[in-house]
Amino acid sequence: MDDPVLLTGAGGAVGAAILEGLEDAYEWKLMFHSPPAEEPDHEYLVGDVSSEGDVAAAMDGVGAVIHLAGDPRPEAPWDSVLENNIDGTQKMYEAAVDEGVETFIFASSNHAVGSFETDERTPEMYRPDDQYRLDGTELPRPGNLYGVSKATGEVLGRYYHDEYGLSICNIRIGNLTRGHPPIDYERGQAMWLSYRDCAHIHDCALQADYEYEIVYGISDNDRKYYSIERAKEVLGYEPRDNSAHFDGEERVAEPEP
Ligand SMILES: NC(=O)C1=CN([C@@H]2O[C@H](COP(=O)(O)OP(=O)(O)OC[C@H]3O[C@@H](n4cnc5c(N)ncnc54)[C@H](O)[C@@H]3O)[C@@H](O)[C@H]2O)C=CC1
Ligand SMILES: O=C1O[C@H](COP(=O)(O)O)[C@@H](O)[C@H](O)[C@H]1O
Repeated sequence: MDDPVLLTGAGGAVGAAILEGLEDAYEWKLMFHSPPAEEPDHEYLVGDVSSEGDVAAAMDGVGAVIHLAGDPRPEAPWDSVLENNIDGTQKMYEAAVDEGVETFIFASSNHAVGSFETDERTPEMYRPDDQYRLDGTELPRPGNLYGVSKATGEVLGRYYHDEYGLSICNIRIGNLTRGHPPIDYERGQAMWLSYRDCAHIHDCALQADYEYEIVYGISDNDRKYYSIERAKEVLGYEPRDNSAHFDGEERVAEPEP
């Protein structure tokens, strides 16, 4: 990837994981919602993804996009997800087409499929011996309006791929937590995504060849109910972490080399 990579939502948690892991791997163009506390080492701008002008300025000169900006709250109200997540993502896609961007990576979410976690399946589906798996071929089944906005982002990508030929990877991110998996939270341990695996899967999505993909972004957790086979096969994803290797905050086992 010779052209700069635009990273929206650069000031957030996922943005931090990506930049910590891939700081020197790409020429970054960062988009913040409000001025960063410290001067970044990369080109950056401050703007809102629901503003056409801000988005056009952000997209200028980039060859690929990692689009993270949005309201990440599972309980976010409709007005907010409509503006920040749905309208913002559509504006990002429109500007990407105008700029001739080749690769667009969209931060989708486990909440796009949250309603597969029925009373009948839980909590068993969060446990290592349970064989239930979602693999990305299932239809979305959101359990909240935030999840609806993420499913809509995936469908917007389908349209912009089919009409305009962008390579699009939707990463249904699980639960990103720094240092160790969530504690006393089986669901969160099943969908844990470590910081280094988060950076790695985004690196893979920037490097791989694909058309339109939906993959799950989780570490290689024993408890998983999301398959990571598609991410491995299409992106070359090789996660290094596993929530089963932790006892609370302590790492008690290393992954196989
Ligand atoms: N952290 C996680 O475990 C997961 C995150 N995601 C998705 O990943 C993305 C990033 O999430 P986090 O980093 O955790 O959230 P965050 O809240 O830490 O970062 C989001 C960033 O987007 C910015 N932003 C919000 N609305 C904006 C707008 N209208 N224009 C420009 N910037 C705007 C915020 O200022 C913030 O810096 C979100 O789209 C979220 O839905 C999905 C699944 C799990
Ligand atoms: O999409 C998201 O998912 C994670 C995990 O969901 P949770 O309901 O188990 O907390 C969430 O932490 C994050 O804020 C959200 O954007």
